[in-house]
Amino acid sequence: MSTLDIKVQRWNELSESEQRQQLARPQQSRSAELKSIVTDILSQVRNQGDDAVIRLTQQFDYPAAQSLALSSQQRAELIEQLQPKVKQAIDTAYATITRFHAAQTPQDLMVETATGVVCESRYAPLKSVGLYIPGGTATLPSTALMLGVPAQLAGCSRKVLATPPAKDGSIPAAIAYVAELCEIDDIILCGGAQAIAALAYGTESVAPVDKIFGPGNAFVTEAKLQVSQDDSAVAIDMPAGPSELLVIADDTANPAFVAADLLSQAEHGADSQVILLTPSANMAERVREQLLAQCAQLSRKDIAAQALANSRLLVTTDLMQALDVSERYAPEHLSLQFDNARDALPQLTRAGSIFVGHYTPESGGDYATGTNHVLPTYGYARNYSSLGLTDFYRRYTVQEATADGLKQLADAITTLAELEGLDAHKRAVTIRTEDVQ
Ligand SMILES: NC(=O)c1ccc[n+]([C@@H]2O[C@H](COP(=O)([O-])OP(=O)(O)OC[C@H]3O[C@@H](n4cnc5c(N)ncnc54)[C@H](O)[C@@H]3O)[C@@H](O)[C@H]2O)c1
Ligand SMILES: N[C@H](CO)Cc1c[nH]c[nH+]1
Ligand SMILES: [Zn+2]
Repeated sequence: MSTLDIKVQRWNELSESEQRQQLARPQQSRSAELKSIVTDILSQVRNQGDDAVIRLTQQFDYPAAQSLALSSQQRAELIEQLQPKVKQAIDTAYATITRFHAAQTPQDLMVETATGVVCESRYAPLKSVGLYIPGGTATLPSTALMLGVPAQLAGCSRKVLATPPAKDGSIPAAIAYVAELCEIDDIILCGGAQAIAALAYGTESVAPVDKIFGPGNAFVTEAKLQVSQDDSAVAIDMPAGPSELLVIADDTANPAFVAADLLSQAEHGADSQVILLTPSANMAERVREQLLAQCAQLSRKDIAAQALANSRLLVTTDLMQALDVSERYAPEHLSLQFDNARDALPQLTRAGSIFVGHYTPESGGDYATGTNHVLPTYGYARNYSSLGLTDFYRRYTVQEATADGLKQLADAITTLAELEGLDAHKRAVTIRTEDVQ
């Protein structure tokens, strides 16, 4: 770890282009090569169905793969193996996540917009959803909870979970247990772009879904973006890629806590990015020392060290400037480690999820505070929402007018139709109002 070189830099001493560079995400996103690899995988699955998915699973994940589905007997056998302590932890997380998401149940509404005219906003659960659970470098049963719980609460009638098998074909018992708790209908053992293609287009053994949810690596994210733009008419939740954490800390923070949090996201993958913004040069130096010391103790120290190479320790003039820089970066996770941190919330609206105060570690939200850990990355916290219950519904509208109600609006509608030169639009109104006494 002695070779790990993390520099502390002063924000105000950087030129504009250096500042931009500091806030750039690691080279991961839509390179031409990545796009073409994914396009090729999607077309293989579209043309050859299960055969292509199995072949690609053999290539990337499980060399002896022969089929995609996990049978209900295999699911039950896996659940049998689950350790009681793990089952208990999952039950606790299932309860908190359920509590927070159930409170988000959307309400239909009806408004009389003019006398005799009512408009409604209604919600219907999506009929079939695909839930992608990453399984490349770490298996993530917690992500199965984050997707399974809202899909279950919304009442989506078909829920398909896709996750890549390990080299020996296995998946964690914990994922099977979460699938059971959340009433997942089918588990398919495949990952990457081929899993996204199977969910979007369907194969002999997987019927296509209406919307695909879940985070993943660059192949998964690119595949989601491509299928959402082609003619498959499948929707996606958001671009949720490599993990990011931005911590804002002042001298009231504990540098060991800050470093532990930064490392908790750095260990996700070499392409994760973690950033510290602090008005205190002394705090930046102490966090740097802690990062070196704590990183060396991690089982995934090599991965975390690679991520730290994309990481930044930036000294700002004051806390206000740190808040401004965070708004510019729009992190997936934002941790506020300074006293009275709650007071800063009104100025911070561009983050996937915010962790307030010294005793709210980011990993709490990853597992069990109750919030959803599927969050926009790559700066999409500027315009994408964090995953919630309403993402598992479609909102649509209804309107109904009485004969008198239509008469009330007839002038407005016919005038606007004339303005747009659309005679048939106008006639659809006048043909009715001319009959009204
Ligand atoms: N933003 C969020 O909400 C959130 C939540 C959890 C995890 N994550 C992120 O999800 C990611 C998970 O990534 P992962 O790799 O561990 O698992 P993954 O399941 O996303 O990817 C594994 C798959 O990638 C495919 N793949 C690997 N190498 C390939 C290649 N050379 N060509 C084509 N396909 C290839 C394989 O099909 C494999 O099944 C991490 O970056 C983690 O930070 C994000
Ligand atoms: N931090 C990840 C979201 O970016 C989610 C996760 C799953 N397990 C642990 N962490
Ligand atoms: Zn995490």
